[in-house]
Amino acid sequence: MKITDLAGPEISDLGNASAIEVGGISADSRTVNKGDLFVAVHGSRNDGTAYVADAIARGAAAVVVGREAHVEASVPVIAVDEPRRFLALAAARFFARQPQTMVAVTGTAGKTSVASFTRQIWAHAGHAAAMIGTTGVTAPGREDYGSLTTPDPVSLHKLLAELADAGVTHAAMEASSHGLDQARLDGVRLSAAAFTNLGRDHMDYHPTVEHYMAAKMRLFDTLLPRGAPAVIFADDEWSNAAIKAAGDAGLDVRTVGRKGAYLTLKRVEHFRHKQMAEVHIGDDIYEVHIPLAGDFQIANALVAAGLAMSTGVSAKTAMAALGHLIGASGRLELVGHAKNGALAYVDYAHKPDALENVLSSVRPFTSGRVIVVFGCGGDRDKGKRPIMGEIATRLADVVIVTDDNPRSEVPEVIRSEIMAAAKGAMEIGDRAAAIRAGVAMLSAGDTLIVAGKGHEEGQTIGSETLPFSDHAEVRKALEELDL
Ligand SMILES: CC(=O)N[C@H]1[C@@H](OP(=O)(O)OP(=O)(O)OC[C@H]2O[C@@H](n3ccc(=O)[nH]c3=O)[C@H](O)[C@@H]2O)O[C@H](CO)[C@@H](O)[C@@H]1O[C@H](C)C(=O)N[C@@H](C)C(=O)N[C@H](CCC(=O)O)C(=O)O
Ligand SMILES: Nc1ncnc2c1ncn2[C@@H]1O[C@H](COP(=O)(O)OP(=O)(O)OP(=O)(O)O)[C@@H](O)[C@H]1O
Ligand SMILES: N[C@H](CCC[C@H](N)C(=O)O)C(=O)O
Ligand SMILES: [Mg+2]
Repeated sequence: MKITDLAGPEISDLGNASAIEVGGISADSRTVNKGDLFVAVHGSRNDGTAYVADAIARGAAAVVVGREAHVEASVPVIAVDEPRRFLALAAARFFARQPQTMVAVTGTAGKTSVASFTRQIWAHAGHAAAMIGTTGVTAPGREDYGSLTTPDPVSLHKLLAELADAGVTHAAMEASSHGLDQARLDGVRLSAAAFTNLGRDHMDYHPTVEHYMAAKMRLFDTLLPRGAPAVIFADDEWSNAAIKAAGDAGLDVRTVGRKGAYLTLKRVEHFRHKQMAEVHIGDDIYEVHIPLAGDFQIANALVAAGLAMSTGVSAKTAMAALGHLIGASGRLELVGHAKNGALAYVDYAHKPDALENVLSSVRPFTSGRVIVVFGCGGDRDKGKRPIMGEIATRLADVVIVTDDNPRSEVPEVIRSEIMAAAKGAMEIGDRAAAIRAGVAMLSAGDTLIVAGKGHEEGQTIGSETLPFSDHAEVRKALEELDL
């Protein structure tokens, strides 16, 4: 493809580069092939301009840099205002195809669940539908394990083209705050978008909570075309701010939840593994039996229904589909139970609000004790550690603090930062041993929550990732302890 076509109308000063044919596009010099366009982006650790020479040595036909960069190169150099945005738009033009109908969901918690539920509702309505997010890619005949929540633009658009070629017409994706801030999805054509909630997370990356919220709001104020539907969960502390941002951006605001006007939640009845929600839509009343535990899943189901209805699914079909939802892997997932009936769940709560939600969600159907096993990731927001320690001790009866991807940090130090605010908690570093201890305690009426890793299949210690699964460890302990 010619650079002029890749750059699009917004870049006019291409100079001697315009006629160059590029065979590919990359922001990582290590993956540059002969004839590629290399885009140097400023990262959190490295400045891409430092790798221009490496990219050229590997055969880059031209390079794109930020305007402030001073780069001497033997191939044409194009200066742009925002290299990351350029990368996203150029990747979209290069791969050129995406599923016709795409939606994105942002929020601190619930993105994976909403993306998964939206895919399931579309599938129920007869569409060839996909989801892209933390758990990977799910599409008809395709199941890939994930790495990033929002993939980098080059992988993303390559994937979208593959999905479109495979006949996928509908795709729901997660928009992480990192992804939005780094313009990873700026080239995606969105039909609708959604916001779930805002809580504490990623304070290692965002200087303030306002910066974090502003990153999330890029989805509404920059990415979604004017007039497009913005589905907003109405019952969160940050809902009004999201409603205002979407309204100011000229979007068609559709609120869902107890305070919602588009989908109004009137009543909820909890059962052990399911719940009934009464939902009012216009003049119609639906009684929906959602086969999942946890209040938060009702919120996620309503946001997903809002997205599906905003992309052409009828209210009746969407509400019927909610009766068949399957939870995303590792999101308050019932993994097993002891012979005495005590329940063992795996959940992905790895931030304060999520932990608070999941522990309060199981309380109504737990007649005995709530037992929680959890830890905090290394090289991630340190401030959340004592907060999660406090929440766990306040809401659970037994707390076991363990390791969760210590990465480059010293595991004992991470645990001690949690323990500092977790009075009476037990500390068992080895995650398998911690899970086993939690399972061994299960008496009739108890509920065990193993939180933090959800669908993950590894434990990262240092730079090594060892195979590890909370699901497998829970099952193994139940079996070996013959409970
Ligand atoms: C903090 C962060 O978001 N990092 C992502 C970011 O890397 P970075 O900005 O740190 O990149 P960098 O290492 O400073 O390098 C700058 C540039 O130089 C390039 N480079 C570097 C070395 C070299 O030899 N040659 C070269 O060209 C790099 O490819 C990069 O383009 O851009 C990279 C390429 O897209 C990502 O792989 C990387 O994700 C890392 C692995 C990561 O862990 N990200 C997490 C924090 C993340 O993004 N999480 C979110 C949210 C999860 C949630 O919601 O909880 C997600 O969407 O997954
Ligand atoms: N709507 C919600 N409100 C509060 N907590 C929630 C909500 N949905 C999910 N959670 C909690 O957050 C955990 C992660 O859920 P999910 O994977 O759907 O969110 P996410 O936004 O994709 O998270 P991540 O950013 O880590 O990928 C769940 O296991 C549950 O503990
Ligand atoms: N996407 C999140 C996942 C965290 C999951 C938890 N198990 C941890 O390692 O902290 C992150 O990279 O911050
Ligand atoms: Mg996710």
